[in-house]
Parts: sequence; structure tokens; C-alpha cells
Amino acid sequence: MKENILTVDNLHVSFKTQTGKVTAVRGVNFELKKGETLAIVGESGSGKSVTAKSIMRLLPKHNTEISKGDILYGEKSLLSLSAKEITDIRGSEISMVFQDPMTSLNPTMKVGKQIMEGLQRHQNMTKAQARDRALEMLKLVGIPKAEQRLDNYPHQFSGGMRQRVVIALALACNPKVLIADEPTTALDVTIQAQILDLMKDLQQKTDTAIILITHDLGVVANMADRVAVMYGGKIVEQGTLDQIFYNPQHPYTLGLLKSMPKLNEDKGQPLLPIAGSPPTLATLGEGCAFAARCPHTMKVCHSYTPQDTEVEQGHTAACWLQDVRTPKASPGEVLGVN
Ligand SMILES: Nc1ncnc2c1ncn2[C@@H]1O[C@H](COP(=O)(O)OP(=O)(O)OP(=O)(O)O)[C@@H](O)[C@H]1O
Repeated sequence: MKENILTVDNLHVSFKTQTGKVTAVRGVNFELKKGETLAIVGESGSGKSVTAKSIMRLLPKHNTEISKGDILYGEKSLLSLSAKEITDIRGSEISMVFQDPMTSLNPTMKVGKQIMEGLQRHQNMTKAQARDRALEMLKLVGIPKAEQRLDNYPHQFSGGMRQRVVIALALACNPKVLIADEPTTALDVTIQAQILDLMKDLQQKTDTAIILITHDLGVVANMADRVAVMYGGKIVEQGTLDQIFYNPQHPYTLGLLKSMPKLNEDKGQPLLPIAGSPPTLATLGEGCAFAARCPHTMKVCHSYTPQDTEVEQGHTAACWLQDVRTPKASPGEVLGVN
């Protein structure tokens, strides 16, 4: 069994806003093992990015409150580290790649220098050593004429090449965890596939664990070992890629899978979007957040929040349909023929 390197335990994150308190993450639990890819998938606003930014401690201090839970990197609680300690971990042990490469790059600095800075700070490399490593990284991520490109500014790269530079920057210090938040969403489909292949290839070489945040199940199918499905600030289902794709148990996961376009199938068929809209986080109370949109909703779903139920080894779903206390009906009973 591979070693656990990151544990998110009962994480609750709220924001103070002008219209009141918004709880964006409401009890998230997951573990990340060395070298694996965990995809976090869900509709916009489900709390994926807030979860990721909590790990990196990148949420705005003035209005964020982490009211409960913990994030452990190995044995260390990331939430109790000082600003200096977390800065030391960020970029060296845990790195992040965002949808927009310019979030990570400084437009006024040559890319080589940006990669070198991290190496000199975190790995005590000399300038010459850092330059060699920066060059090696640009080559590794497939930037042509890497030697010359070290001295280019971010705007001199295309979108896809710029995201490669960001990946080089993120992986230069050999982090144990890479958090990639929609890393290819802004890129066209061919480039998207190249970047994902690159990430997979680098992961095999470095054994980095990846948290991949996406709303694209096609990307999940290509990349993930395990999948966490988020809805309304919670993980509603979690399991291996096969468990989630071939044996989904939560009605929301089923809805997501049904809305996924299939290659070579259903040509000309309209997609089946999930009816209704995501919940308003500010007013979410007790009960299942998906109840209002769920085709299988029961009375209990509106009043009590379902807990995680293990449906098979390593596969959990937070749905009253799976709860052991829910009476199971035979197909005959459902059809009214018994
Ligand atoms: N700094 C903040 N202040 C107030 N509310 C915030 C802040 N950051 C995020 N939120 C709210 O938290 C909720 C969850 O946002 P989050 O960005 O995690 O969603 P997401 O699942 O990543 O969606 P997307 O795919 O659109 O990025 C949203 O309702 C968002 O408006």
C-alpha cells in the first residue's frame, strides 16, 4: 500500500461577504497517496478551488474562516504553520498550476529567472546550478530551443507553451504534491491533450502525487486513479476511476456521467444536462444539497444530511439511498407487482 502524503480531514471553509456568511466547503475528507492522481470533479461553485487553495493557504485572510477540520502534509498540520513555514513548503513540496498561466508567472521577468528563483530559494542552488536545472526543466516540458527561451518573457510564448513553462516552474523543485486547477481548460483540445500527456509523463518520472481539479469527465477518465465528486461544498462520492465510472452510486455522479459526451456514440443526440441549478451556498441548511435536483429524492433527504456510506472497499457515497437504515425495495415492489 502506498504511503499517504496529504490528508484533508473534515475541512470547513467560510467567507464573510457583504450579504452574510457563505460556507463554501462543508466537511471535505480525502487522502492523497504518493504518486497517485486524485481528480476532484463537480460543477462550478461546488468548492473545488476553495479546497485546493486551502491546502496552499492561498485564500484571502481578511474574509476567510477555516472553522473546522485540518489539512495534514505527512504528520504536519498545514493550517497551523507560520506564514514563513508555509511559504517554504509552497513551490518546493506542494506546487500549484492554475487555469491561467499568468496567475503563476511574473510578466516582467524572464522565465528562466523565474524558475531559477525558486531553486535558489528552496534548494540553495548557486546561480549556475539553478540555470542548468531551469534549462533541463524547459527541455523536459518540451519547449523547443530551450536555451534561448530561458531569456524570453512570458508574453513571448503561446498559451500552450506558457502553461508548459508553468509546469516546469511548478515541478522544478521536485514537489511531492502538484495541485492542478483546471490546467488545460483555457487551451484548445490538441494542446490540452499534449499538456495532460506531459503531466502524466512527468508524474511517472518523479512520482509526484497530483490533485487534478476539473469539470471535464473526459480529462478525469484519461488522468485519474481515484475520483472525488463534489457538490455543494462536500464530496458526495469518492472511489477509484472504475468504481466511479462503472458503478456510480450517487444520483449526482450519475447525472454528471449522463451529461458527458461519448466518443463515437450518440452522434447528434442532445446531452442530458442535470435539471435545475447548483445550490445557493449562503442558504444551504440541513439535508442533502442535491435533494432539490435529485430524481430519487425521499422525505429524509430534505431534513437530514446523509453521511458517507462505504458501498464497496474504497468507494463511499453520501446518499440516503445507500444508507443501511434506508429500507431496500425489490424491483417487484417498485413496479407494484408484488
Ligand atoms: N474569496 C471569496 N470570497 C467569497 N466567496 C468566495 C471566495 N472564493 C470563493 N468563494 C465562493 O465559494 C464558492 C465555491 O467556489 P470555488 O471557486 O471553490 O468553486 P469551484 O468548484 O472551483 O468552481 P469553478 O469550477 O467555477 O472554479 C463559490 O460560491 C464562490 O463564489
